[in-house]
Amino acid sequence: MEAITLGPAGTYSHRAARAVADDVTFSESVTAIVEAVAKGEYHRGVVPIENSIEGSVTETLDALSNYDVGVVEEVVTPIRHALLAQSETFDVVASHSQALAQCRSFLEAEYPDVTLEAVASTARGVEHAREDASVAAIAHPDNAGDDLQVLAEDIQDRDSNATRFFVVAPAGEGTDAGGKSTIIVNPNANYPGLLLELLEAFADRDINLSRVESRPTGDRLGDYLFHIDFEAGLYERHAREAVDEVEGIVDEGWVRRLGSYDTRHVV
Ligand SMILES: O=C(O)C(=O)C[C@]1(C(=O)O)C=C[C@@H](O)C=C1
Repeated sequence: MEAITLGPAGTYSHRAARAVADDVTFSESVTAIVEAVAKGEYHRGVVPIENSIEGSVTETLDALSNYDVGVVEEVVTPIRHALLAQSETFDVVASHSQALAQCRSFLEAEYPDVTLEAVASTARGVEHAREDASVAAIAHPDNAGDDLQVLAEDIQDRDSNATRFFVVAPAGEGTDAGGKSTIIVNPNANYPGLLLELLEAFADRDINLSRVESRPTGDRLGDYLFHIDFEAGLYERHAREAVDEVEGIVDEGWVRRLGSYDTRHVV
C-alpha cells in the first residue's frame, strides 16, 4: 500500500507512516496530504493530529473539516528529540514549530541566545543543518550521520512526549469497525447550552469522550465547529444513536462521521 506523509524522509510522520504502508511518499504540507487523499491520488495519508505537550495540530484539524476523508487507524508514537549539528558552535536551531515548542525549556536553559527557525518539518531542519554549519536541528536521533552529530538526546520538556497520528483514506473507505470514532460537528447555530446538549448525547449513553476540540469555522467571529473523539465504534448501536441525536440537534448545520478505528503503538 502507498501512503503520503510529511517529509522529507526522517520525520516522525515518516516513522508512523512506514508502520502502516510499504511505500511512503512525501509532501511538505499536511493540508496537501489530506487533499491528495480526498482526491483519491493516494490510498492513505498519515498526518499528526495531537501532541501530549503542545496539543492539537490545528492545520490537520482544519484540513479534516475542509476535505472529505475517513480515518481508518490512529498511530501513537513516543517523540524523543535530539539536538543535531555539525559542531558545538551554531547560531540557529531549525525544526518544526511543534518540536521547537516541545523543547522550549531545554532551549531556554541551554541556548538562550540562539535564533529559533520554524521550518516545514523536523527533517527539513536536518537538511538545513547538513548544508549549513551555523544551523542545528531538533529531530529524531536516527537523522545523525554524514557529519551531523548528536549534541544532546531526550531534550523534550517531558519524557512522556508522544504524538498521535491519523491514518486517513478516501471518504468511501472509512469504516464503522474499531474501538474509537471521530466526528466533526458544525452546528451553524449559537445558543446557551448548545455544546452541553451535544455532549449529553454521549453522556446519556455512557460513552466516554476522549477529545473535544473547537475550531473557528472561518465564516464569522465566534462561529465554531467541534471535533469529537469518543470511545465506541460506529458499529455499536448506542454510538450510532448518539451521533443520530447530535445530527438532530444541529439540523441547521452538518455532522461528518470520519469513521471508527483502532490504535497502533509504534516506537
Ligand atoms: O516534523 C515532523 O517530524 C513531523 O512529523 C511533524 C510533527 C508534528 O506536526 O507534530 C510530528 C511529531 C512531533 O510532534 C513533531 C512534529
